[in-house]
Amino acid sequence: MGYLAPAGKKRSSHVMLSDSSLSNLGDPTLNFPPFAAAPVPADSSSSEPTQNELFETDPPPWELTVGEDVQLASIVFARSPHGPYDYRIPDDLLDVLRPGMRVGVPLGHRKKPTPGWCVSIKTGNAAQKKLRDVSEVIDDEPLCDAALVRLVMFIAHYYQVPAGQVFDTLIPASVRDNAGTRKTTYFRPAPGLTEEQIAKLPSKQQSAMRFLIAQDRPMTAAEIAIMAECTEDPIRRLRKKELLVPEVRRELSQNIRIRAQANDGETRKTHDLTAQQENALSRINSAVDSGRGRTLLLHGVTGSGKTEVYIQAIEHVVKQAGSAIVLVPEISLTPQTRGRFEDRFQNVAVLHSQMSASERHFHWQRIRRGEVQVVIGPRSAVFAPLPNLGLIVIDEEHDTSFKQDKQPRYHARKVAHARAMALGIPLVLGSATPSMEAWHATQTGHAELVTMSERVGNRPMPDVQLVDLRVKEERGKGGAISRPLHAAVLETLKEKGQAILLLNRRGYATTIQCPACGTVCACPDCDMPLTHHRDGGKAMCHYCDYTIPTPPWCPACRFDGMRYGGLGTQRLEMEAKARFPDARIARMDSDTMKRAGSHQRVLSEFRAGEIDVLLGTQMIAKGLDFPNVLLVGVINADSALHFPDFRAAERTFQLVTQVAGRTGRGDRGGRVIVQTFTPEHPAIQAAARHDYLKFVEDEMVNRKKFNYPPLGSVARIIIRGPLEDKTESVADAIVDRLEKARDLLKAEVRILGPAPPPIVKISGKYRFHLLLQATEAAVVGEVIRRGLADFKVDPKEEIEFLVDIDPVNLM
Ligand SMILES: Nc1ncnc2c1ncn2[C@@H]1O[C@H](COP(=O)(O)OP(=O)(O)OP(=O)(O)O)[C@@H](O)[C@H]1O
Ligand SMILES: [Zn+2]
Repeated sequence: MGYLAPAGKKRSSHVMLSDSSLSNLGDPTLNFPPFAAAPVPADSSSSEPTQNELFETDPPPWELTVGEDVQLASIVFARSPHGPYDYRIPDDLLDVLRPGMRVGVPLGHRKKPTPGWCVSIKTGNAAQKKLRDVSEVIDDEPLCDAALVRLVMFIAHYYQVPAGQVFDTLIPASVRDNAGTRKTTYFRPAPGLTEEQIAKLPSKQQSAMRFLIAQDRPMTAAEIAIMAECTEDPIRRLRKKELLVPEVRRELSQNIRIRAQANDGETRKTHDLTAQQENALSRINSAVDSGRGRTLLLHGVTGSGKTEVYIQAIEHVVKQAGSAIVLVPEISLTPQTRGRFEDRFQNVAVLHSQMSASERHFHWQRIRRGEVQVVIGPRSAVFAPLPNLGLIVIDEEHDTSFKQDKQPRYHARKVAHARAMALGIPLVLGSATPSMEAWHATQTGHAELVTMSERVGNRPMPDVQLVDLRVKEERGKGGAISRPLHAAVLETLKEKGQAILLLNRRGYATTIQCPACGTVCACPDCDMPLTHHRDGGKAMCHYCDYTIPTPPWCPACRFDGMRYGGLGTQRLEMEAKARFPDARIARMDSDTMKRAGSHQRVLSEFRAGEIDVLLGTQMIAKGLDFPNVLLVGVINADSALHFPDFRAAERTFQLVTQVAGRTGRGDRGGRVIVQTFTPEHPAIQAAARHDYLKFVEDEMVNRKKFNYPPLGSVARIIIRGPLEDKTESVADAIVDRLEKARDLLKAEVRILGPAPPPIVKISGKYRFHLLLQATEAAVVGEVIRRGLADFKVDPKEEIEFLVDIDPVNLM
């Protein structure tokens, strides 16, 4: 395998193959001292001043009262320096400040208080340290309860990111900024106000006051003015005399729109569960009732009715006044998924990326007040502040979108696991194609396996036919659609069925090449070939969005007649339209789905039978449940197979199995045609036979050879900078430090690299990466923590390094 060759450098490496296995789901306990190891700011190359340097050296006056115990708050910051630093809590804030609130504190020589998060409060001796006071408390209520504060500290430690940044991820910006709300001042009559006092007031003031008293509720100045038919001036005067008591409330602005959520027209009913569903449900329910933190893997084949099981399990939780989180991949947050939950629960909050800041804030507040029973959303919904959380479900748990690809690079499964175990509630992972990590957990006692091997309604799994694209008679006369697939589409159309065609690449052509001199149009910033998009004749970089008009002639030799190679969904659409002129064809990929609501519209049309052939990228591969789909065609099953990534086979198996599962979901059966250049590949063979167990068995052997996850743990460090040689020498320096740390710790960790990753340049920055590997995640983590503890890069060189624990993307 060796996708990351040690780059021609001789590096000592301790390869360790051991039988002891490790659950990548991690340590179920969160019992570590919150600050045992202050997290290394993984992406900051600037130096961190120590607490002493940051503070003035003159002892503050109160320090002279030697030895007194005081209350101290530990504060962390999203920006460097990240803390935690201790501050004294002044007496007037003692009853106010709690962990999970934001504060303003003096930091260094900054004039204004710096905002930070309070993570803990403790009793300390103020005299020993030069401590300054918390200047202000920003929030009225903690934005995170104690359990969420602990979760933040866990994420900060495990993923090696500053806790302040984790808080900022956990609490959406819209909540921090109070989006869609405004402060309004209400007035009440001063307590103890007598009739005598009122009678002495000037008449305008008097009538204003009487109206307010008669209403018997706090009112704004504007309201009083309207009712008492006066200006606001008398009210101002009353306030000055302190006969009115102001009260500031934060309220939702009146005219923000909280959009109603539409479904796609599926007609719903509850179902009598199949025996396998019953069994799965009772296993989950008894986990809920056990009151312990447990992980269950629900391995249910496509169409086995997993959603119905989740719904009934959540109903069980809700009956006991609990609530639940359901995480789904962003693209399967379809109207259908929402609709199924919204129909069965009174209060569902659907969190998705197209929400406005005010909507996000509105839902967050509802959730925190306990008004919501079920939260559905993509990975960030794992942080939803439900007060009585009783169950977390991750649907399609194998999906890579559960890992965040920017700092903090957390995996929602890991975070959900930590949260569930800390609360003593079950975590249910559901998939037809479980990740190797989840599967391994069932084999090592970290998760309980629940299997649903059959589809509902005794429906058979669809037949899968492999088309060998190496054989000319099969392939047909050029184009993307082979002879057998062409015939099958025609047959499907004749039977008034629908077809889905999967091609996992958007655009028209994936290379633009000069046939005369061989030049390939590439992105100047990323060095990757540009993709030709027919709409508007654009050549685009899919890594950085660099876009130019597609050159009509070769930029190098001026030859007129650039060739378009490689196939994208736009070209497939053209071909399909030409071959099936009578069919109604729609394309679904991130180019056509840019506008809000387009996803829903296409899916409703497809459900209504107004579209015959739906083609697109992996967006159409997941979760869709349309009974009239009689045919699924996979245009090129190998597209992800030869990626330099140890998960390439797993991804291929998952994609083919998932898309194949979109058919045969009604009474009319269904079939699948998979076009491939390597029909003998074990992943494709296993997918064709719907044989997950065979796939994991084979794949586990491959992982074992190199101790790749889930048998071992991997971390990746990316170093990027504007100059190639400088960047590489920083990478070398990092490796040296890691090796020293490893030897010091006597840790058995393999360090590979530095090497240029498959994408050597992104947005004008050169990249190098290195991998660390060991059997235990904790060991890898500690080597990095130690190795990079005080590592600094000259800020002038603009070189960054970032740590990615349990990476899912190795490009
Ligand atoms: N007990 C049942 N009897 C009849 N139909 C059912 C039953 N349970 C679920 N269904 C229906 O079966 C279909 C498939 O269910 P669902 O979409 O939950 O499958 P799934 O396991 O999530 O599949 P996939 O992994 O392919 O998304 C749905 O239309 C659902 O309404
Ligand atoms: Zn680019």
